[in-house]
Amino acid sequence: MASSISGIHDLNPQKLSGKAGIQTAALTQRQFLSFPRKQQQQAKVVFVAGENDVVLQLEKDPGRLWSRYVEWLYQNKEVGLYLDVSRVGFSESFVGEMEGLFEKAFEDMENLEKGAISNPDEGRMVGHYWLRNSNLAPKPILTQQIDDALHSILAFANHVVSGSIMSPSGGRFTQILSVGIGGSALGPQFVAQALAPDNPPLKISFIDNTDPAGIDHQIAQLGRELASTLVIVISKSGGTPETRNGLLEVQKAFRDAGLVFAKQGVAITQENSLLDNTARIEGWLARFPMFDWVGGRTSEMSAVGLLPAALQGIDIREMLAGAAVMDEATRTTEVRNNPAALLALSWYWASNGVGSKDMVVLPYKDSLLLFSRYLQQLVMESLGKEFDLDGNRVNQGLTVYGNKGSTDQHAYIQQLREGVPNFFATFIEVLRDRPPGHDWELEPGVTCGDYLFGMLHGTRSALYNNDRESITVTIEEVTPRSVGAMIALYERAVGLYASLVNINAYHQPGVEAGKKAAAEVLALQKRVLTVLNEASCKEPVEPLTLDEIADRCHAPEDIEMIYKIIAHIAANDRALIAEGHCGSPRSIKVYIGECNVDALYD
Ligand SMILES: O=P(O)(O)OC[C@H]1O[C@](O)(CO)[C@@H](O)[C@@H]1O
Repeated sequence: MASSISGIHDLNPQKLSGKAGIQTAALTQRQFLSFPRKQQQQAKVVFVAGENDVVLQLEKDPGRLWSRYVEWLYQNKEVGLYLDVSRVGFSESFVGEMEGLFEKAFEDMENLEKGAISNPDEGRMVGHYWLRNSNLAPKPILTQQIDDALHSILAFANHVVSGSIMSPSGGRFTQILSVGIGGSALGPQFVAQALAPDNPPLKISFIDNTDPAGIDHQIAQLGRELASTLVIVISKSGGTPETRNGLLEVQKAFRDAGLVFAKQGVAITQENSLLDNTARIEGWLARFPMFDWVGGRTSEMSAVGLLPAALQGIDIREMLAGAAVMDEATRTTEVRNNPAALLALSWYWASNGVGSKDMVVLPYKDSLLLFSRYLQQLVMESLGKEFDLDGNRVNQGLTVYGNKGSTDQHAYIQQLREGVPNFFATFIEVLRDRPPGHDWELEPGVTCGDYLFGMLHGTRSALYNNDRESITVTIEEVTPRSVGAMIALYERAVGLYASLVNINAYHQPGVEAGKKAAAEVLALQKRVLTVLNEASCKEPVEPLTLDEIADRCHAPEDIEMIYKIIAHIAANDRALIAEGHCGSPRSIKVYIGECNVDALYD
């Protein structure tokens, strides 16, 4: 565990043998004190072995740091990606200690790719890697399904973009409205922002919540173009409430505008799900499959991500190719040569394998803004688990947040540099500033992009000089290939890390608790309305206190929730009337203006 340098003053001169690596030296107090003062200040105690021994990091020495940079730098020429972990302070001995765990992680990954039930709780295979190389799928039928799906995605997108599939009004489709949440939204949102051309054949917008005002806003923005909007409803399960609500709201907007939704609706979901059956029975324009063995958060290279991308004119074959190259590169069992393993190693080191530090993701490129949000689900839904695979309570996880640089330098980087040292950073650097031929010098010898570059490296150094570790992922350009590769890189890193800490990365039992509680709130609301309706239909009307409502609902323990339900309904111009002061709940008496609410709420 890292501690401050002031913690070594009582150490006796005694050398640790075999612990010194290039960046890490075993020293005695005397040896340490013989270093120049500046170096003493910069050094960090990273390991205290007993009360007499101490291992210090000396990586602030520029020569050693450069050696470390060169020694650990990973490059993938095929996708133009570099990974620098030199600013993470793991020692050689730590890498050695991790060997056994990595052997196991590589074995787990190999089995996963061969079709093992790697998601034991749900009894599922985990096959997102097959999506970019269908020959790896463990059964020919799966290879066939992947190839067929890709073929139909490309064909449909071509037809829509070329105008051979037209909107019912006779013109081309001009807009996509994507309805989905979580893994059924975050990948498409990230990729759209990263890769869609300035004037795509179809522009995309998203409904990714059950917020009525947010939905209204998206529909209002489409305006008359609703008639030329392709609505893609994405849900693996086909039963997610937020997505269902989004669909119902959009269908109502179509009815109000005199349009026939089915002629513009596309479903991406598992075969025979509620959504699939609805789309089939209602005769929607098209349906595309989501496979049981692809999880929502790793579904960007399935129809979920590929269809919207292709419709925006993004080269999806290149995305797949970039991911396939990275998949291959991350199959090697040599940690130093495997960028996903290097990430997992760095995460493990930085967070002590228990998520003790947060991962701050800072892409220095506006188009990659949503990468941190995308990674938030990929990492946190995968790694944030209460129990390990042996049933021990471990409360694992790795917190991810961040937006973009240099914007964030003017927001929270003050705290990162000087405040609580509870994080490590990941810089995403893009070498190409602009398409060729557009650059100019806004002051002699300096472009706008040089500033962005300077800001990134300045922040990286400033953090490091204050003992804040960082990883830097560099890509040459933001292209379908490099974006595909980055997605694949992080998918694999998460999978390997999950094995290192012995958890199931592919289920999400914790999400169910929130969904169940939400369903209970809605069930309670129905009971409250029934009770109020009965009282309000009496002659004369019988206004009820909160206690009386809770009592008649047989739910005295839920009185606070009943108060919130009533306050919410009353705030929304519904038939319910609450008299008294909302600030003093006991004063409230409630009744319903008209006693015909049964029909409305049953
Ligand atoms: O695609 P679906 O089934 O609508 O699920 C959406 C999201 O909801 C979650 O299941 C969490 O509730 C995510 O894992 C998933 O990506």
